Amino acid sequence: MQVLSNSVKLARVLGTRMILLNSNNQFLSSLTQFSTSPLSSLQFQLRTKSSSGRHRAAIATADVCDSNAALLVNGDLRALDPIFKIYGQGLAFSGPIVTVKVFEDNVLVRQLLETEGNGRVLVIDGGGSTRCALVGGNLAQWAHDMAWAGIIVNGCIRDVDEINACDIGVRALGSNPLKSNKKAVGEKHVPVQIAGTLIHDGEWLYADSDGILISKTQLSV
Ligand SMILES: O=C([O-])CC(=O)C(=O)O
Ligand SMILES: [Mg+2]
Repeated sequence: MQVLSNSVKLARVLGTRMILLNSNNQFLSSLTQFSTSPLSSLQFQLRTKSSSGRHRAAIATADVCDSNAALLVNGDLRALDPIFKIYGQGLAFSGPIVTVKVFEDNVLVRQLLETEGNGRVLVIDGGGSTRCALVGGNLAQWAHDMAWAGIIVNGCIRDVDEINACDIGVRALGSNPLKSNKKAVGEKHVPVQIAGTLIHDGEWLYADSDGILISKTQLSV
């Protein structure tokens, strides 16, 4: 970790990105390098600003795995199968999980994203259906504005360009321009089985460019 000033530290370089932390190791912003010359705070362009309450992963999933081998063995820490594509500006995020189980219907998803996120991550089990989109640009913007840390979709999204411009972390199986049903069928806060892993409401999720981890408890490295 590199100290840039009394109050700002450079926490981690993710390809051409880095994360700035304050003196309490809390997320300040992520920055994108616009020069190929060696690292300098002046060579990074301010890219995003966090909303209060949103957690961003300042710890890498690989480091979490290396530091918590026993939890991997006993199943309290699990890695999702690598079936998700990365969308949105939030390349790394973490937070307590809220689950919702739906099938080709996104009314419950909208209901949840219109409530305060407080840095939580919405895990949507769409049954793996790729026949329509459960999240689009409007819902992603709601999620951002309501301070959700990220959205995992076991299903599809749409409005990909809008979502990629939004400061929110989104993972999904792919995209489909078709909208979903609006019948409000589904269940909130139930256990869901996604990407080979059983996930419970209230567990913790850590996502970055390497993958997605589910943990029974909040972790550090
Ligand atoms: O309306 C929907 O079903 C999803 C959508 O396009 C959006 O959130 O913008
Ligand atoms: Mg839309």
